[in-house]
Amino acid sequence: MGTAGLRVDRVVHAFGERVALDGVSCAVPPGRLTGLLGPNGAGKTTLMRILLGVLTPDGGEVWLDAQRLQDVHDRRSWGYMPQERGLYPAMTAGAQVVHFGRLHGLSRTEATARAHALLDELELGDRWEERSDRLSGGMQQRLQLATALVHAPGVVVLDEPFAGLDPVAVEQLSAMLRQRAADGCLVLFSSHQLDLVQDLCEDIVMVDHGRTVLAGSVSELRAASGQRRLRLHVESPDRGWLRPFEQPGDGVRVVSDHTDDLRLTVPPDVDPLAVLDAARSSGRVLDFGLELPTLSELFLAAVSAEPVPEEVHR
Ligand SMILES: Nc1ncnc2c1ncn2[C@@H]1O[C@H](COP(=O)(O)OP(=O)(O)OP(=O)(O)O)[C@@H](O)[C@H]1O
Repeated sequence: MGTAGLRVDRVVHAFGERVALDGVSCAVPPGRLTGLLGPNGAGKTTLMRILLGVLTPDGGEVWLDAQRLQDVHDRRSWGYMPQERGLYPAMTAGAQVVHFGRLHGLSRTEATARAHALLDELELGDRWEERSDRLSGGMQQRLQLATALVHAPGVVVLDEPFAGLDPVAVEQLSAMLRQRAADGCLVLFSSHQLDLVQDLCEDIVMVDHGRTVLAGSVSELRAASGQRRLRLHVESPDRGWLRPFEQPGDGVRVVSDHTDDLRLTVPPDVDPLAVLDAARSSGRVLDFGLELPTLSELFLAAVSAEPVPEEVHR
């Protein structure tokens, strides 16, 4: 098993009768930011807990480089940010990060230096002396991230790190994580907000009902789907020109049609420029654009292609 990174191989886990993971497989390579995506209850947290050794899988294996993770008990070089906040409310922001650094074996001097660097990077430098329960929700989230990163972990697992952050903080955090990944760190984060993260990570693993439904590079998955969306800003309400493209089954499909704003999905075998030409033949086209499908659309297409169990039981 020589492949670098984390590899999850057909992992199964049940809580009593409820199957949370039903043979999920995926890879987290070093050097790239990987998003573990899926709707509520898909199994993301359960998989992360298995990676961290908090839960033991009922079946399947997890590998880190050439080592089977079930045989590894030492994850001191890992960083984990759980979905629930785990800060000491009365402790100041700076002391908190230093404390976690000390827990991971850093000297006080080293922990303090790293805590200052991280809080500056997360734009919390001026909050060093502030009690953590006096910080806003988004600030507490960033502080929690600092506690997970203070020991410069080689593997970083973050459960819903973007939930509750404003768009600027989302972009800052993703840039920071991308940089960690580029420096050789393994970075895996989860999110149920598919479209929020589609521009943030390079690779995704999409799970649903405990199974992998889509995995790979975001740009390749979006381009390879063959589905494109054509947006047309047309002057005329006439749609007669569209009829020849609307074949039952695989034809052009109207996503929305609001007076002058028309959105269509264009299947791989239809030339979007032919659709545009037809629109122009019936009146002025004031604006147009061709877009790739969103991750939500890819997810919906992937899950509609396979039968989805209502409630998975053993
Ligand atoms: N401790 C537990 N006991 C029983 N069932 C559990 C437990 N933890 C999770 N589950 C169940 O396992 C399934 C997967 O849950 P999990 O928390 O892994 O999903 P998730 O993808 O992280 O969801 P979310 O986006 O809502 O956080 C759900 O059906 C959930 O009810």
